[in-house]
Amino acid sequence: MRRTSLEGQKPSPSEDSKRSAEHSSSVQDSSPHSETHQEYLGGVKPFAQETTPKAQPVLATCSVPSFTLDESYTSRDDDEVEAVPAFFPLADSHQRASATPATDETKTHLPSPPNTTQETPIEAFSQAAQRIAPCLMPPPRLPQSLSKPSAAASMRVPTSGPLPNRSRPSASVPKKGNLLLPSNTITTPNARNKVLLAPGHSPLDWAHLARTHPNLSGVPCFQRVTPSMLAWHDGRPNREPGAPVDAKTGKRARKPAWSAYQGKVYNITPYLPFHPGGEGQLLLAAGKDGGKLFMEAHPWVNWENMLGECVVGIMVSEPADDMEHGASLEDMD
Ligand code: HEM
Repeated sequence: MRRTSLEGQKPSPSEDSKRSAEHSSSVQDSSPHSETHQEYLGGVKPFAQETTPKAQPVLATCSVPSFTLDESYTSRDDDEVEAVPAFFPLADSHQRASATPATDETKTHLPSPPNTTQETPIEAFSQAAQRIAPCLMPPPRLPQSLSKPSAAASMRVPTSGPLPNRSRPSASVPKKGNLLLPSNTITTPNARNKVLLAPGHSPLDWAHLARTHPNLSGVPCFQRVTPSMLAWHDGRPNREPGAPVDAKTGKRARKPAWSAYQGKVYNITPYLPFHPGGEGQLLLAAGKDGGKLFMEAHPWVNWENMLGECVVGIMVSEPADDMEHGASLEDMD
C-alpha cells in the first residue's frame, strides 16, 4: 500500500501536496491511455509551459492486458495487481513494445475464460497468460519417468539388465547366411599371420636402423642388375665350391636376398628379422620380382619408404639380350 505508507510519514502540508502531485503524475505516466501521457507524446504541452500537475483519481487500470480479460479480477485493488510480477518480457524490452496490445477486437476473438472461482490468483494468472501469449511461458516440466535420459545418464553403466557388448557373440549375434562367421571359427588372436618378432626387431627398431645407417644395400655403388644377377641373390645357402662358411654355425653362408619391385632392386636381407610376416614369407620374393606377392599380402605398405636405404640398383636386361636386340636393330638398317 504505497499511499498508506506515505500517509504514515506525516509530511508537512506543502510536502504532502508536492508528493501527491509526483505520485499521481508517475501513475499517469504508467497508463498508456492517460490524457497527460498522450499530450506529452504528441508534444502539445512544451516543458516550459507545463504547470504543476494536479492530482487526479487513479483508475484501476493495468498495463498488463492479461488482467483486463478476466472479469473476476477487475474489482481487485490496484496494489494487488502490481504485486504480480510481469517477469517476461521486461517492461522496456523490444518484445513488449512490438507486441499487439489487447484491444477490444482481440478480446472478442479470445476463447472465453474458464470458471475460475475455485482457482487461486496465481493459477488464474498463469492460465490467462498462457491463453494470451503461450510462447512467453516456459514449458511445463515433464515427469522424470517420461523425460529423455540425459547424455551423461546414457553413458553410465545400467544398474539392471545385461551389460552392453558384454554377452558372448554367439549368443547375442544372430547367424544369417554366410555374412557372419560362427564364433568357433575365430580361434586365434593372430588372424593376420603376423609372427612374434625377436626383441629389438619391431617396426620402430627398423625405422631407427634405417635412419642411422645410410646404406643398407650391401653394395658400394648403384648397380645395373640383370635377371640372372637377381636370381642368384635368393638368400639361400651358397653351395658353390669355395663359398665362405659361417664361423658360428659351421654351415655354408647364405647368399644375400635381393628382390625387385617396380624396376628397382632392393637388398631385403637386413629387413628379414624385422618383417612382421616372418622371414619365410619375405624370402618367397627373394631372387625375383616381388611386386605381385607384396601386393597380394599388403598393398597398403609403402615398400619404397621402408626399404629406401636398401636400394641396390635398377633392373636391366641381360647382355646377351642386348646383343640380340642390337643385332636385330642393325638388321633393320
Ligand atoms: C620386401 C618387401 C616387404 C615389406 C617392406 C613388407 C613389410 C611388411 C609390413 C610393414 C607388414 C606389417 C603390415 C601391417 O601391420 O599392416 C608386413 C606383414 C606381412 N607381410 Fe610383408 N613385406 C614385404 C614383403 C612381403 C612379401 C613378399 C610377402 C609374401 C610373400 C609378405 C607377407 C606378409 C605377411 C603374410 C604379413 C602379415 C600379415 C599382414 O600384416 O597383413 N610380405 N609386411
